Amino acid sequence: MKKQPSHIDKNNAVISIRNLKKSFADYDVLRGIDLDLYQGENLVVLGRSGTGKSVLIKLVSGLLKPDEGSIEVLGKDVTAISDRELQELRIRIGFSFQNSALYDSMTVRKNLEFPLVRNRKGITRSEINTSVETVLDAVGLSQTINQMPSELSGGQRKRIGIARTLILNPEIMLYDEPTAGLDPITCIEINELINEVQQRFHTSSIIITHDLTCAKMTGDRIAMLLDGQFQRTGTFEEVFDTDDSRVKPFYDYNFIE
Ligand SMILES: Nc1ncnc2c1ncn2[C@@H]1O[C@H](COP(=O)(O)OP(=O)(O)OP(=O)(O)O)[C@@H](O)[C@H]1O
Repeated sequence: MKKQPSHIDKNNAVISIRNLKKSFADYDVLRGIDLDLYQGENLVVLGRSGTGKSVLIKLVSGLLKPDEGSIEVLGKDVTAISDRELQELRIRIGFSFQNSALYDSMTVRKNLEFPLVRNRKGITRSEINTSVETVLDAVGLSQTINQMPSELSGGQRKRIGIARTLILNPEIMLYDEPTAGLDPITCIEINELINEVQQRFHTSSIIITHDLTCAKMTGDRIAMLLDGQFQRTGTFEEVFDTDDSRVKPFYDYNFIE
């Protein structure tokens, strides 16, 4: 399915990163990163293993502190806010991480209810039911409501994980390797879901991947992390229209439809 036109507000950066630096011992992972994520945008961060993509996500979500630089998320400086403010901010961000596993002992319904009950004090039973039904419909899995996670395929579990994130109506989605470990057809379905989420929930997203089909299908803009900095940023075609020997192999060894 072709990606629908995105409604991006370039005057409104929901994430704004300036001169971000992070080292571990004597390894400089991020060496001065500048990046804006605009309202409504799907931004793909591409990079080889070990280039610092996960470190970047951890810095944005306040799980790591930078050595230098600033990170503003939804107008808050995450390097300077209190733990309580950080917690409140995190509720406005949906994390779709590889390890965001479902609770195996709970049905799909209970898995989806969990974040609501925990974070929305005073929510009524009928509001919970409506929210669960809405997100399950959004990920196309209404029929699984009473199933256990063990009865679902890998792709279905990934979808339910995304639904569980969507149930709190996040303004920003962070997808870490959304297609890792899935077969090619399921990968394409997840890419389509990422685009549907963007349209239906008006989210702004960072999608971390080294899957170029994912990058091409979902990204309004691609930022390529090389040697600790974003060396190339633009549309998919712009990023790969180069003879740069650090970029070309990345393209050549991926299968593009
Ligand atoms: N807490 C930490 N302490 C020490 N080194 C770390 C820590 N976290 C990350 N690193 C190092 O920083 C580098 C970047 O790691 P990161 O996990 O961000 O890579 P990545 O680009 O996400 O890779 P992959 O695609 O394989 O997930 C790696 O060399 C890693 O060993």
